Amino acid sequence: MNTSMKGKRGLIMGVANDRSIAWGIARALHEAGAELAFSYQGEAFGKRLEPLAASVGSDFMVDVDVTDDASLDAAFEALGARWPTIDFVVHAIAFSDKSELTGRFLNTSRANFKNSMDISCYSFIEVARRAHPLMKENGGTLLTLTYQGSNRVVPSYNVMGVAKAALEAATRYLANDLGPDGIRVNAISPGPMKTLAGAAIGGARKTFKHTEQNAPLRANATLEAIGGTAVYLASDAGACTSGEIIRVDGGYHVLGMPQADNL
Ligand SMILES: NC(=O)c1ccc[n+]([C@@H]2O[C@H](COP(=O)([O-])OP(=O)(O)OC[C@H]3O[C@@H](n4cnc5c(N)ncnc54)[C@H](O)[C@@H]3O)[C@@H](O)[C@H]2O)c1
Repeated sequence: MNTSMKGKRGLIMGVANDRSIAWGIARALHEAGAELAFSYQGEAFGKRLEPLAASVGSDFMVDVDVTDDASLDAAFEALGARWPTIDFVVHAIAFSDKSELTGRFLNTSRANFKNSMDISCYSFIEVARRAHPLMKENGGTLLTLTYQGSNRVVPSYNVMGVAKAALEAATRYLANDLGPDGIRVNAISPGPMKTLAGAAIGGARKTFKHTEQNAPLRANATLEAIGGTAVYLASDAGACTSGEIIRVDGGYHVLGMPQADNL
């Protein structure tokens, strides 16, 4: 099985700090030999990213707000100017107003619905369209991050569940559109992680503890395990996998009810 990423290069979007899922993926891709570029959202995140990027040998950072087409255009122009082709893009970006990540889904506002869908789902399509010209010669991999709140009700996940369901459907449609050019499109679905975005969801601590106590492996996901899955998907080892949602959740998704000890 060839999991080497030597000679492959690509863009990591969504590192906010060293707990970010995107950072776990970046580290694993770097260890496998990949060359990395990073995008960050605004100056403050840029400052935090700089030493992290340097630690994996990268000085290639671009400021991208995915709701701003011009910043996306500029980022992919810069990418194309530096590298004529790329092999992967990791899209680890999501947002919803924190005030709606608690309480009843019924109260979702139109404004937050639109914004959550735009940032957490539509942006992946915008990214894929811009990555396509840089990948179509040699093929490549597009990766996004989802969560099982897409197909099961997870209290407080609310509008993010709808956005993730749309993102998973977009993953399948993009996989079909881009497959003829050798571009694979997949999503990783980790269990709950202690990140900035994760902490915004109501009851995050309880959810973390609950999955740790009940998942078949009695463990939550780790950045290393998510990173390893990303390496599999981005490397030649994953050559025939596309349109897939791969769970990295200690097996939690197979449960019909909590473990007997925890009832
Ligand atoms: N933390 C979890 O429990 C968990 C579980 C499953 C899936 N995920 C998903 O993983 C992905 C990464 O999240 P994370 O948990 O690592 O949290 P994180 O807070 O570290 O990363 C979220 C990133 O999204 C970026 N972002 C938000 N709005 C943006 C915008 N308009 N333009 C550009 N970037 C923007 C932030 O800057 C940040 O870097 C998200 O898609 C999230 O839904 C998280």
